[in-house]
Amino acid sequence: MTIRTTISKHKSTAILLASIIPAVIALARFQQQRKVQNTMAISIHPSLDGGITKGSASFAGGKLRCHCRSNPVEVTLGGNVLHNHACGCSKCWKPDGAVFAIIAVIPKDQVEVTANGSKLHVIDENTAIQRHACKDCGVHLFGRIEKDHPFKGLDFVHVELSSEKGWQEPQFAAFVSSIIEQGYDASKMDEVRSQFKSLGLETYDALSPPLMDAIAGWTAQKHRL
Ligand SMILES: N[C@@H](CCC(=O)N[C@@H](CS)C(=O)NCC(=O)O)C(=O)O
Ligand SMILES: [Zn+2]
Ligand SMILES: [Zn+2]
Repeated sequence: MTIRTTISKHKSTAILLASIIPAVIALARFQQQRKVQNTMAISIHPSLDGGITKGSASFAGGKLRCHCRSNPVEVTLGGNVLHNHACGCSKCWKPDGAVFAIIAVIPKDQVEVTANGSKLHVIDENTAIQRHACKDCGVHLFGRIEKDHPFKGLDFVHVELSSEKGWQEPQFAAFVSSIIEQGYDASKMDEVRSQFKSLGLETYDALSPPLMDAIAGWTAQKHRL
């Protein structure tokens, strides 16, 4: 190999590096920027912040447990849940730091308290949904409707209290504007709604249209009696 060909080889390597290095730097900057944008995203709820995990159609139910380290309250659900959704209302239980609750329904005959039920109490007797919470850790194990109501017969549960996988994934976001009543900055509502949209979830300021229709249909029928 002559000195000339060696120099020319080094030259072409230098030219190649000179063209690649700016591209590598640009890619690193882009990734860093994306990371910053991601960390700036609003934390809606721990089970939604990393994206949605789809449930399984064949899932047959499982156990919910409160947050107590010893003697947790245990509730066994005999099937998968329905209408799982994010709820921004002030009444539904949320884990620490979450802006929304994740709540679903299941027929009450598929709900059984299987351990430490003596730790449960109803947090507010005046609401339609009687929320049964653990006296020690405050977690809501199930909500039950005792009065005449369109959803009587369905219990309200939080599947994040289960370690099993396969529960129906959240389908929509309800009572979104209600987070403002709890002190959420109203100027950030567009961001909150866009974040749900980016997860593929519609947002509503009450329940979803099919559930609102079911409530209205029930009311219409009641008035006809
Ligand atoms: N803006 C109110 C809305 C409360 C509300 O109506 N929550 C809905 C969704 S969970 C409901 O059906 N509540 C009945 C109940 O709590 O018994 C709040 O945030 O407190
Ligand atoms: Zn507890
Ligand atoms: Zn709620």
